[in-house]
Amino acid sequence: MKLIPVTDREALSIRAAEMVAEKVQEQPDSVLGLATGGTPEGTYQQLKKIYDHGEADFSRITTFNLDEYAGMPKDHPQSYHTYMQHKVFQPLQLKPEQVHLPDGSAADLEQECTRYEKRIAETGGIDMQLLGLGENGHIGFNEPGTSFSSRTHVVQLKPSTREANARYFDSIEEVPQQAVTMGIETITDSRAILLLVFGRRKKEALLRLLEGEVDEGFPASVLKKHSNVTVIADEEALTDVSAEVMRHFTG
Ligand SMILES: N[C@@H]1[C@@H](O)[C@H](O)[C@@H](COP(=O)(O)O)O[C@@H]1O
Repeated sequence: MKLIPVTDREALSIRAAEMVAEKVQEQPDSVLGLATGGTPEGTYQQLKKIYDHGEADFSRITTFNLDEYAGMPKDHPQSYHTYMQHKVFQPLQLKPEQVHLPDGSAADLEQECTRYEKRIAETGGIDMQLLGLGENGHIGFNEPGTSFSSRTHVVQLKPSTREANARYFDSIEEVPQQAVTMGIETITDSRAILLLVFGRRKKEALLRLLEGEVDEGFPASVLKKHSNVTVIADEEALTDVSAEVMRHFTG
């Protein structure tokens, strides 16, 4: 696990976008795993700038999203489908056949999980997976206690996760109870992982990731067993990380 400390959210977004653009430049048909939430928004804005300056060609990439709320119509304002259309697919002019999200509105969610896994396998797997970090250490919607060998599955969202995401809804009651998420092993099968962490809200989770044990009680800790993980974190998120731990992960 390699740590890249940056000053703030903007520097993180610029650096992350540069790394994604470099990957696509070196491999135009890259399969990218994409995240939602507040963390990657700046990265997507920077990718739009890179694209508008003609410095990257995204016409041959394939994308898979980590997760989607269940029991929500695709065009709901707070669905991840809507988030991705507005923040990534339209700005980068990606075609429908290039992009994939779990269908949280599917009648048979278990069948949808199987379909999603099959589709990922058909494309040869994910070359680079973008991740945010949940405050309780969740990655995607894999909550604490999720098996490290889990594949795409339906999850019951924990109250803390629903509360953390309620800021995007009019009320907590509107936040779905379930979601469809790539499993932890689906994520760790990616050939490269880019974990983005900024802000004071994530400092405890980042400290636990860097200094804690590998344990299913903290899903993100699985990343310490992966051979190609880069963590980009800003000063606020790194507040409590000791100089010794910084040296260990940046050396
Ligand atoms: N399902 C998403 C995750 O993919 C995201 O990484 C996490 C952090 O969100 P944010 O980036 O808004 O802090 O929360 C949500 O639960």
